[in-house]
Amino acid sequence: MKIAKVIVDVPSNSLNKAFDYVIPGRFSRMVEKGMRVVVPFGPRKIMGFVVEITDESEAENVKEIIDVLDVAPVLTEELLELGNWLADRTVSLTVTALQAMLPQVLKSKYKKEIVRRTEEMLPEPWEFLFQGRDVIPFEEFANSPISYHQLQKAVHQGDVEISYVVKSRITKKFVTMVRPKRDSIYLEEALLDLPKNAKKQRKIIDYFLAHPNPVEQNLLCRKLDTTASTIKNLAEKGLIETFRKEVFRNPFHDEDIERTSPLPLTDEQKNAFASITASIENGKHDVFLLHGVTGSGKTEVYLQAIQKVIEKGKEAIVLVPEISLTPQMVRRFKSRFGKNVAVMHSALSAGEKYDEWRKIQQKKVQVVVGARSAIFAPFENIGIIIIDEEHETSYKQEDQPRYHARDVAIRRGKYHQCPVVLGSATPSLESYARAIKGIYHLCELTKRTNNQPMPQVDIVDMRKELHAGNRTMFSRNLMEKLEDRLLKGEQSVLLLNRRGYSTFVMCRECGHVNKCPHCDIALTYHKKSGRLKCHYCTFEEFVPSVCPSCQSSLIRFFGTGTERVEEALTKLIPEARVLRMDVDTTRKKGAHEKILKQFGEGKADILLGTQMIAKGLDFENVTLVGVLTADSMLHLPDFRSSEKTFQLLTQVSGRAGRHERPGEVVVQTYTPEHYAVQLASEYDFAAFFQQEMKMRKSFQYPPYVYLALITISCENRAMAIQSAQRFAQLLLKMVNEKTVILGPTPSPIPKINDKYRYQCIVKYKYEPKLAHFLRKAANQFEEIRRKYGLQIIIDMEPYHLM
Ligand SMILES: Nc1ncnc2c1ncn2[C@@H]1O[C@H](COP(=O)(O)OP(=O)(O)OP(=O)(O)O)[C@@H](O)[C@H]1O
Ligand SMILES: [Zn+2]
Ligand SMILES: [Zn+2]
Repeated sequence: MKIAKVIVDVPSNSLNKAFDYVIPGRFSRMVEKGMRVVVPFGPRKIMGFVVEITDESEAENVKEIIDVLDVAPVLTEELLELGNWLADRTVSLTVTALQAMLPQVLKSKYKKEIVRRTEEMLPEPWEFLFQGRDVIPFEEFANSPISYHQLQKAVHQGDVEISYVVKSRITKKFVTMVRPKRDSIYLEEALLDLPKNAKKQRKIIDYFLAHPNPVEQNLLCRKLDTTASTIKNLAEKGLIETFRKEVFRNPFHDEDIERTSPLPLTDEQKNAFASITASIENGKHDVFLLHGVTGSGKTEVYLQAIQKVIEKGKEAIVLVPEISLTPQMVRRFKSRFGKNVAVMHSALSAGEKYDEWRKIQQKKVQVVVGARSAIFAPFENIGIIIIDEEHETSYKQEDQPRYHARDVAIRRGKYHQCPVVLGSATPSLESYARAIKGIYHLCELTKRTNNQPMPQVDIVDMRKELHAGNRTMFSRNLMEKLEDRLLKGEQSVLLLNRRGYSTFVMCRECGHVNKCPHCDIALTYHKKSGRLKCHYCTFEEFVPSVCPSCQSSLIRFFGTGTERVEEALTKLIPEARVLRMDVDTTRKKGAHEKILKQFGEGKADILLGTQMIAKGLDFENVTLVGVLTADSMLHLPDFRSSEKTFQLLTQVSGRAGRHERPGEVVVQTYTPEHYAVQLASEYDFAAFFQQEMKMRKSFQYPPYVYLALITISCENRAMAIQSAQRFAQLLLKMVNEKTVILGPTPSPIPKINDKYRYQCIVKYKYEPKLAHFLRKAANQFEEIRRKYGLQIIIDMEPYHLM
């Protein structure tokens, strides 16, 4: 008897282990490790992953597998093992970790149903509900007058049963193909037998005599100006036949991408390339930090290293941040490696993502370029892993499992004995510190490939502008330069950093700010609806006409949105053609691409946008970059705010002067003396690193220590506080004496969705079993969780202390 050990999809800490199931005879040859199966679990049918197959089981009453969902494993041995590691490290459920590695369509979806269990007459309302059927969708019950209590009773008496049907969401796309059924001699004869007036049928036979390969039916119809029914006629005569073929969707329209060849490398590039290649050749796991100024040709180094890997018959994973996964970036990889590239990012539909994933699984490609989750690409012979813009916080997943792609990359790099390359113009302090210590190999690219100097940065003190009587959001310096570019026919990029900003409503008389009654954060004004909305829950209200606190009618909107900047800009320079790129204008699929394409084609003079324009853009005609408010990020309650400001200013400055003409940058700020602003304007990463490390040391922040954030939330406030206190006490007993536990304190957002939130922060230098301790402590609260809906969120090395 064969037994499968299955990790089941139930969201419970106490069930976070593999369960035994018998593999029934009819499935005996089908079930393999890494496949998804459907198994009975209590009264339910649920999805699970087979993680092991053995010959015996110690459990009693072992049930049988009901169904097998895959024909080939969806998770490799390596990924199964990685899932365990990931779950341990992030304190999450194994099943959650395994699901994180798969495309959306392969994640289970259940249909909840109510099944009739007895032939006997049921109470009236039930009979009315079933209306002669044996199974009804759960929603029908929910909309009926039968109460939940009655349902419980009926289940208890064995009258009905609740079942969960796993719905497989796999959608494959098929096309109809046509091919000749007989050889050409036969076809030629048949041609003679066809009636004279069967012109269309003749055309088709002629076509296949010239091109005997299968062709897509639609294409054939278009080419020969014929129809499906003509094809059907010929098929009935036995001359040709149609068949269905599975196709991969091609959302990139990449048939027309021109191929590029490797560029001769600069000396600096050569050095970096040589070190990385040595590691590839020797099959050695090294981590490289490729620190190169913007425009120094990091991407070219990646491309040539990947070329080496492909030549060795191995595979490459390239991670780029979601927002820089622009068509420009994708194009650079496709134009070098053609169809050998799969692309994975969130703008693709679920079906498209699944297709790209299968190209990897079926070994149809050797390169994947994608956002964070592409790190789980099911390659089995990886030769290099590259993380571009390694400092980007989007590499950390903010949801279970809360992993960092960099850690996963290094883990996989060790397994495959291949190099991991971290690239950035502004490395994270964590990575740079490791490079300086010699844990990573540091490769530096200090010059731009065009040998142009870095763009000159002017810092403008906006306080002085105000004193000089300029009340607009554009300094005189910036206006002059914008107008100058307009005259010369050159382009400008304007960054409005909205992170930390919102359009909120404040009373000028008493300073009252309208806040969400459920979440305790300022409501955001939405111009279109004229309403105030909460960004954490669904609460919204009309803008009050008088202040709720002092009855004054002097209510004002604060903060600046891109829309208002655009309005102001077009008033000041009416002749400028402005393109706006922010969450509002890019919501539609493909909108992002369209705006960039328009800008690239010179259809606008100014591109105005949020963070999403700061990265990866490479436009020949851009010679001016303006930053409207450098400060907005500087004053966030976050120990990384200086680092983030430095990174953003450096990145956006790097968009100017990337080609022949030199670039200029204007940075507007209310705190021109701040070291992050100053040093970014001098492109002095090393000095910034020194200064910032001093701060981190004196306040004991990463990378000098590690952090773990525990957030405990509950509708019952007392229960939340008590639990947080108890959690801290439990933990304190387990950790070593050097480890510090801060809190519990109310979270920076003390209430979300009517749940009170408290947090503890663990600061530690060496605590190898911390994840285990945290899980152990959290497990003590299972009962309170069930009774009061208490929630405990554990975030190892968090990016947001919210
Ligand atoms: N060896 C080379 N010779 C000539 N041109 C090069 C070379 N390497 C790269 N380039 C070109 O220089 C420009 C900048 O290179 P690339 O985009 O690779 O830099 P990067 O460091 O990745 O930039 P960023 O970090 O700013 O996105 C590109 O237009 C690229 O085609
Ligand atoms: Zn007021
Ligand atoms: Zn709210």
